[in-house]
Amino acid sequence: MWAPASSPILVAFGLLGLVLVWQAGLQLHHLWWRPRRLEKALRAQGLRGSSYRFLTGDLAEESRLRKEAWARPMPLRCHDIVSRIEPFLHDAVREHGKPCITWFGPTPEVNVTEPELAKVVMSNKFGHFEKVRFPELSKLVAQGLSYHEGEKWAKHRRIINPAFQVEKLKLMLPAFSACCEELISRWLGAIGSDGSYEVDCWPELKRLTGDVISRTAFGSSYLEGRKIFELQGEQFERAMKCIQKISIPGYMSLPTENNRKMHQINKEIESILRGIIGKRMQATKEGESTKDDLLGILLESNTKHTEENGQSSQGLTIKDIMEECKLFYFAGAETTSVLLTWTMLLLSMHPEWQDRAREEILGLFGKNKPEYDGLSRLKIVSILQDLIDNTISFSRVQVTMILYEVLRLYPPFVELSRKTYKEMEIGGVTYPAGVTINLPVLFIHHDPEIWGSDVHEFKPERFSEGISKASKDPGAFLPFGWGPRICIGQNFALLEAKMAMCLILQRLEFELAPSYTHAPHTMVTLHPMHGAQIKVRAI
Ligand code: HEM
Repeated sequence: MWAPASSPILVAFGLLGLVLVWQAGLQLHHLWWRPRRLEKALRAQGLRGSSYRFLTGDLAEESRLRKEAWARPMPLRCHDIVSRIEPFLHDAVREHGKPCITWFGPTPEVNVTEPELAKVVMSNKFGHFEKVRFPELSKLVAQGLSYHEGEKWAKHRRIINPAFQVEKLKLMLPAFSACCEELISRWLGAIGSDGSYEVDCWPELKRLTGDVISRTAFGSSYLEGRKIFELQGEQFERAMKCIQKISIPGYMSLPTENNRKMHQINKEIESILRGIIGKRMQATKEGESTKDDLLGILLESNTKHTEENGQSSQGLTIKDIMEECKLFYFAGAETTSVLLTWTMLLLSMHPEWQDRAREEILGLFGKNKPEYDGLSRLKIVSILQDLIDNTISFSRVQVTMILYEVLRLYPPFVELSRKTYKEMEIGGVTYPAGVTINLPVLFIHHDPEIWGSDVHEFKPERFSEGISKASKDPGAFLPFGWGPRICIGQNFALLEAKMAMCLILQRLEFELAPSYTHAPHTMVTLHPMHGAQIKVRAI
């Protein structure tokens, strides 16, 4: 008598079975047939590389090689870091030639190491490529960072562009110098009876670059901005703890303690931002808004855009503006602190360049006291403005050359990537949809065929005639990317780095501390694995 009652159950089981078979089919397609099909299509056109290994691709081997390489420190002053940072790719390129195929799990990656081809890939606006920018990480850390594609990205970029124009950035010089002075005073105050202070400058410089964004983005709401930076730092640490697990579908929604805390932090960040933006919009209504910080300029540009187009939909929403503000910290603070950290380390390793840069700066600014009075302060700012203008036209200023050489040897992002979303041809190869094109910036920056046999040496003078003449290929210098999605903050970063180095070199000399171990590694950005310990002395 159980048969009629059980038939709905049987139907349910049948349906469940069908769903499971369908899901298994999808997975099999995603993890086996698709990668095999893509591999066949690429190999048929003469591309070589590693063969697909079920599920993990090259990830396990890559991680094993990296672990081995990172277990050993490098000799001091050795900048030949490619085989340490990307050991798997290094071996793959040697074995299979350029460009070669590797596997990020079930996704094939074609590593394009020729600058010309890399530029073709990056020049494409959004006709053929999706941008692959740590999507999992952004899900985790920022929960809503503006990593948009297509038209939405173009609209955001149109509106935030004015905030990064050189004319506007010049207004931010006092904020830059105030933050640098705070750092230098702290270091000077910590100098002990032996006349020196040993400091791990990386966390210090991270704080500096975070402070710079807080001041330049939020002006008088600077202290609230600082709180956002601290919260984002905690968010980032938590994200890094579970980065391996986030490929599990739905993992982010699980009520783990870490997930709950991250959600709470995100809410706190958004509530502070909403407060700052709300206050500012109110002030604008009352006619008292400031237009010399990033938020002010962004709001002004947003209003203008909305009015010009006569439709409010053309502007950004408060949520969009909040995302942009979060992105400034995420994209701007870590990267610039890494640039400054390597600059401090490289000038410690190569003191002759430290002396040359200091000589130049003292020649330009003299030995001004830390508390500049009005006049000398003006002088410093105006000379710095000349420096900036020169930077834009690639001047021969030593500090500029040094910063470029640091960015060449230790680019904060060692690779950039794009993904084809439809079939397309680059450099005579037809790529099917679903292939990642990896642009290994570090490889390009360390290629002896492009930069010469002294490629691994710290030689800022190679930039003495500007970027385009520094190598055989004028497009081989890519720390900020290229094309329409080039870093929006590159002038901001160079200006800030220049200001910081000028003020530091004026007042301090520095050398490597005995505890420093030369061990570059990557955790999103390229930075020193065991800190950046230096000894500073007052001049
Ligand atoms: C040394 C410092 C910096 C380096 C090396 C750097 C590098 C980069 C790179 C490589 C990209 C991606 C390009 C691509 O995928 O094609 C990028 C994008 C971006 N950067 Fe920077 N960056 C730095 C500083 C900054 C600063 C200070 C800010 C802002 C305050 C900033 C804001 C951005 C934004 C908003 C994007 C996204 C642009 C878009 O997709 O339209 N960056 N940066």
